[in-house]
Order: sequence, then C-alpha cells, then structure tokens
Amino acid sequence: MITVHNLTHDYEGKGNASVKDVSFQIPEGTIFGFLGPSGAGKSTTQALMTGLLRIQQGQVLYDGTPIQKQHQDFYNQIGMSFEHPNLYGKLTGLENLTYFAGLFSGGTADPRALLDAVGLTDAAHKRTSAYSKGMKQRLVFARALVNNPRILFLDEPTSGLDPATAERIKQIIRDKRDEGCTVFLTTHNMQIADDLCDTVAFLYDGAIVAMDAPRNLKLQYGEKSLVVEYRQDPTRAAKSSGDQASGDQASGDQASGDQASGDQAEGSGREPSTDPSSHTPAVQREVLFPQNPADTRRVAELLGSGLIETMHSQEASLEQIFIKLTGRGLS
Ligand SMILES: Nc1ncnc2c1ncn2[C@@H]1O[C@H](COP(=O)(O)OP(=O)(O)OP(=O)(O)O)[C@@H](O)[C@H]1O
Repeated sequence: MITVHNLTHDYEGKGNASVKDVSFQIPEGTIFGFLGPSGAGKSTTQALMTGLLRIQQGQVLYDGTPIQKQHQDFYNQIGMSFEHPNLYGKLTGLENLTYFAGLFSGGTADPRALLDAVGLTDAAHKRTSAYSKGMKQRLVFARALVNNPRILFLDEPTSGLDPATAERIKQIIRDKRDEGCTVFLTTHNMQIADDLCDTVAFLYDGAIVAMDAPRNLKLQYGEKSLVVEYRQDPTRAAKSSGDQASGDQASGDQASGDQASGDQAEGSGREPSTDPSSHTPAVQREVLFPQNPADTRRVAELLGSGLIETMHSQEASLEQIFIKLTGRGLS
C-alpha cells in the first residue's frame, strides 16, 4: 500500500505551493491514474513519491514506512518511465536494457523478452539515437520493467504511439497489475485513464479536486446524454417514398444530393448515411441531455415525429467531468 498524506511542496518557499495538501492511498496490485493539465503538479508529486525531491511537508509511506526510512533495496523494487526518453544514444536498444539491468542487485527480466514485448526485436541492435520518438518511448517503458518492479511509475506511457502499439503497452500494464504490481500513472489522456485505472485523481492547480473509480466519477458527476439518430427531412422522405410507390425514378438532383451527403455520412451519423439508390432520407444525429428541459422537449418532439432510427444513452467522459469540475480541459 502506498500512502500519500497531506503532501505540500513549495519550490521557492514564497507561499505559492505547486502541490497542496495532497492525500491518497494506492492499494497493492491496482492502477492509480493521476490526471491533470500541464503544470498541475503531477511530476512534482511523483518526484516527492520517489525520493527525487526532498519532502517539505506531509508524508509518503510504502507499507507504512516513510520513504525517507526506506532501505536502498527499495529502489530495486520500483520502475520508472518518463515521458521524455533519457537513453544512451550510442548504445543499441539491447545494450541500453542490458546495461540498466546490471544496475540492479535483484533478479532482472530478460532484455530480449522485454524488447519483444514492446515490439522492438527488429531494432534490438540499432543505436537508440536512430530510434523514432515512439521507439524510444517503448524502450523507456521496457526499461522500467527490467528489474521486475513491485511498483511502477509511468509518465504518459502511450503518448505519441500508434493505436495498436498503445494497446500493446496498455495490455502489458494490465498484466503487470494482475501480477500484483502497483502502478502510478500520470497522464493528460482521459481515455487511457478510463481504460486502465482502478482509481483516478483529478489534480488541478496542485490540489486534488476529485478522486474515485472512473465509473463512480461518472455516476457522481457525469450527466448522461441521449444520442438520437433520425431521418432528416420528412417532406423529402414522403416525396421519396411517393416516388417509389408510383414507380418513378428519383430526379437527377435528388439522386446526386443523396449521393453527395451519403458519402460524407459513412459511420458518422451526423450527415446522411444512406445508399443513394435506396431513396431513404438523410439521417441526422443529435446529442441531447435529458436534465435540460429544452432537450427533454426535443426528445419528445423527435419521438412524436416517428422519424427516429436509433436512440441510445451515453455516459459522460472523464474529460467532460474534469471540465465540469475545473472549468478547463486537460491539454
Ligand atoms: N524546479 C522547479 N522550480 C520552481 N518551480 C517549479 C519547478 N518544477 C516545477 N515547478 C512549477 O511547479 C508547478 C507544477 O509543475 P509540475 O511539473 O509538477 O506539473 P505537471 O503537472 O507535471 O506538468 P506537465 O504535465 O507539464 O509535466 C508548475 O507551476 C511549475 O512551473
């Protein structure tokens, strides 16, 4: 269990603290997401938790023991990956990992297996100065795992990665958690947090403004919305079906109009989404909030129109909740 208790840090001692009375607990074998915009105090908190910064006020305890009293062996048990890769550019990926593994006194993971896990086998013998940003990012992530850590500190582990690679890294993080590793993950990315974290804390201007499981935050602060897809134009719909009933072909204008908008519509639902040859009218999409009286009237109106194609409820995203609580987004 990691316990952070009333942590406050003022770099310049001028009363404008970067971290303000921050407290949380992270049970073993869980993923804790620390979310906040740039300058919120995430890195400062992480530096205090890992002993990189001296604690001025408050406590950081690992299984009840303050970090200041941890034995040197404590550092054999933690892994850290930073957003900005710090690698030896003249060494290959494999050499970087092998060198790093040699710094730990406990058992370490096989560097080749780690390279394989993050998709860098083919680049194992390439100097890291020639790696792309994403490759460096993956190597730094692999390096954080080299000492089979019990606690992982991850800073934006998937930023700049393509979706498939990001998914691969996310799965490794989940696997580590399932093996009992405790993960402290700092990010701006609410989707990653939602996908991975057991608990998230929203940090804003040095203070925690909300903290809970993503699902609970959505239940507590999130406003559900209704996504309604409906046929756009009843007169066109009537005309079109009338034409069909009478055996007429649609006019050139009608057909080309549907074609143009139908092309835009594939998958989005915002624009017409029909086969132009079917004469089915265009489909529009609206997001409505039932707690808003005007939106409730609109839902009733659409229901009464008989034009609705689909309707489903949608949960608020963590990003929307963060904006609701702080008045600003994460980027
Ligand atoms: N060494 C330092 N000296 C003085 N102020 C600092 C120092 N490091 C950070 N700060 C200030 O502390 C505040 C929090 O910074 P911190 O780097 O912890 O934020 P962050 O949430 O990690 O931001 P980012 O997402 O951009 O990394 C900022 O106002 C920053 O300017």
